[in-house]
Amino acid sequence: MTGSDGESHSSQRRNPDALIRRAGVRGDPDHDQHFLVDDRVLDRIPDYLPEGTDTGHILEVGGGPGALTDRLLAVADRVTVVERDPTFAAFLEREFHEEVEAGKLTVVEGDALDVELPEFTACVANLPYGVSSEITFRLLPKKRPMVLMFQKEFADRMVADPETAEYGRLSVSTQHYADAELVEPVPPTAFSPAPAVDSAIVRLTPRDPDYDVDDEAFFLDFVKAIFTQRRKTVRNGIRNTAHISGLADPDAVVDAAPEELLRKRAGKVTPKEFAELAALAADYRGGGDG
Ligand SMILES: C[S@@+](CC[C@H](N)C(=O)[O-])C[C@H]1O[C@@H](n2cnc3c(N)ncnc32)[C@H](O)[C@@H]1O
Repeated sequence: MTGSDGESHSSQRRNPDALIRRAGVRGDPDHDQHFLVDDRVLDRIPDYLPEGTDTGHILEVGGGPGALTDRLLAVADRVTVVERDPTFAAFLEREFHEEVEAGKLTVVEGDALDVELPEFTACVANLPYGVSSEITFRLLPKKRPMVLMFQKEFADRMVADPETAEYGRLSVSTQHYADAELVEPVPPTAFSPAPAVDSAIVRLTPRDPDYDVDDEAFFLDFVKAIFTQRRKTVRNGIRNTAHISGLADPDAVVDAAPEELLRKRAGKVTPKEFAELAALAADYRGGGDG
């Protein structure tokens, strides 16, 4: 089912344009509804899951008219799709009634930021871009393999390495949970209606980071604080952002930190170095006993 040949491709799966016609409603850009209509992209998406992924129960966020749902049903034992729009949730129930009756598909009508998520073994989705960050950071701590479509500019920042223009808080916080790879750029023409921006598919393979953090929430707040001052040295970043990181005694952190790190700007600090600094800083938190 790869279909990367480019020409004379004919998908064995449901036709995305026909699904939109049967749903009887077009995607509304004001509700993050840009539906994938390129069969070749749709057919490739499940193949991007890391090798050996348990496809026992795939979660999809934002099913729309179901073209991706259909591809996921072909590879998974079970699929749960969360869809906020009642019209599309009802359409998915109708269109896939056989799979729903067989217990293979569960349609949850609701907001992916609020609903109780089921236990899932992997997640594959063409995300609503307006809430892609919130949804992704709800999912990443679950440590499951994921293949997600994002706005390309956002994807570039997720996968960025230190010392690149795109490297920032989003890169460090994403890569804290998973290896992040941009596996395919996707042009606006692959969607209906076409979004104004380019898109990209990102593979997220969960793994432990190559550093230890005792307090994940503090580490992530500390990284966020330092990147608000990305043009400043880490020394000044620590001093200027105590209100964000919650440090009671930023000068004490500066005194304790290695000079070599203090002289760098945030964009050159690796995740491991951030963890080192956060471990030092954790001793000087507000209300702490350091
Ligand atoms: C970009 S479309 C993708 C639709 C379909 N999976 C596809 O690939 O063509 C995003 C879908 O997410 C739904 N959606 C938007 N915000 C949502 C939210 N907060 N929770 C769940 N679904 C949401 C939209 O109604 C829309 O169907």
